[in-house]
Amino acid sequence: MQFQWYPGHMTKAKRQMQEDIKLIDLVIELVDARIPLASRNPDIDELGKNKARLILMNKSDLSDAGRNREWSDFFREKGYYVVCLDARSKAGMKDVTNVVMEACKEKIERDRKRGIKNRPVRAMVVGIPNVGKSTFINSYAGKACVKTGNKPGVTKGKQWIRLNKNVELLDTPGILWPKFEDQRVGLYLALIGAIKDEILNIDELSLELIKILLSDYPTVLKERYGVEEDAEPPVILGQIAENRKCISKGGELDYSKAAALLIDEFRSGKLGQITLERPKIQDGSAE
Ligand SMILES: Nc1nc2c(ncn2[C@@H]2O[C@H](COP(=O)(O)OP(=O)(O)OP(=O)(O)O)[C@@H](O)[C@H]2O)c(=O)[nH]1
Repeated sequence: MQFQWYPGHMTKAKRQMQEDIKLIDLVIELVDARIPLASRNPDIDELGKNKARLILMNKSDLSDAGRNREWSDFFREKGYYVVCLDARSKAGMKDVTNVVMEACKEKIERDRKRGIKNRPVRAMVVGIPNVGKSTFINSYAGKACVKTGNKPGVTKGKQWIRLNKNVELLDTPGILWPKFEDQRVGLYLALIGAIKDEILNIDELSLELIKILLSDYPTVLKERYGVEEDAEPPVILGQIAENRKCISKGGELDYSKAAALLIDEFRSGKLGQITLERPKIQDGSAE
């Protein structure tokens, strides 16, 4: 499957982020817990070097709890702080506060040794489109937080949200572009809905999803749609069309309708909590 990509405006976004990152101490990076590696751009490691790093595995209401643990260990081993999160329901938000404070302690201690007092730790949120950056900022900062005005000099043109006496958050998130190192990454991003559906072949995408489910979550399709679990993916798609009455005007089975239904039900969590990527297979390529 081929994916088209138009990185034109990304150069501008990256330049902006390079500027913003100079102002902060802590990078709060959101990834999608269903595809923790494919939903990050490893360039952030270079951009955010010498900064404290927190990875939030967001949308963990949709991902597999067992794999969340595996991925958390994977990232922690690499030196990141990690929290699993559902930014919409605010589950995990308390952990974020605790971890941010932990990261702050290190910074405050460093400042103290250098004789700098009362300088708040500054953080910014980064992540690929649609990963939940705005939802997170709204949930985390809440309405109670005071937005500080533009400050001359260092923070010119920037709005900071004061979270507490020690922490300020840049109110605009940095947008990272996903990195299409291989077609698999494109496939995963397409499956979670991070790429516009208009440029995708939904039929092909659904067959790829069926393959992944048959291999990693073998009972899911049978339980939801009553299909045969040992059939080939196109046959299974036909059975979904049949069982869900996806029929074209001419009275034939409508495979595209069934494909769209399957993808939609996967994205909205109706198939259960599913993680598409596995840390063991990916290990090594995450460097
Ligand atoms: N299920 C679920 N949905 C979430 C979660 N967090 C955000 N969403 C949804 O994901 C969609 C995208 O969220 P946004 O906060 O707009 O994402 P963003 O990263 O700011 O997106 P861009 O503005 O495109 O960069 C919205 O429909 C949110 O409601 C979560 O933890 N779980």
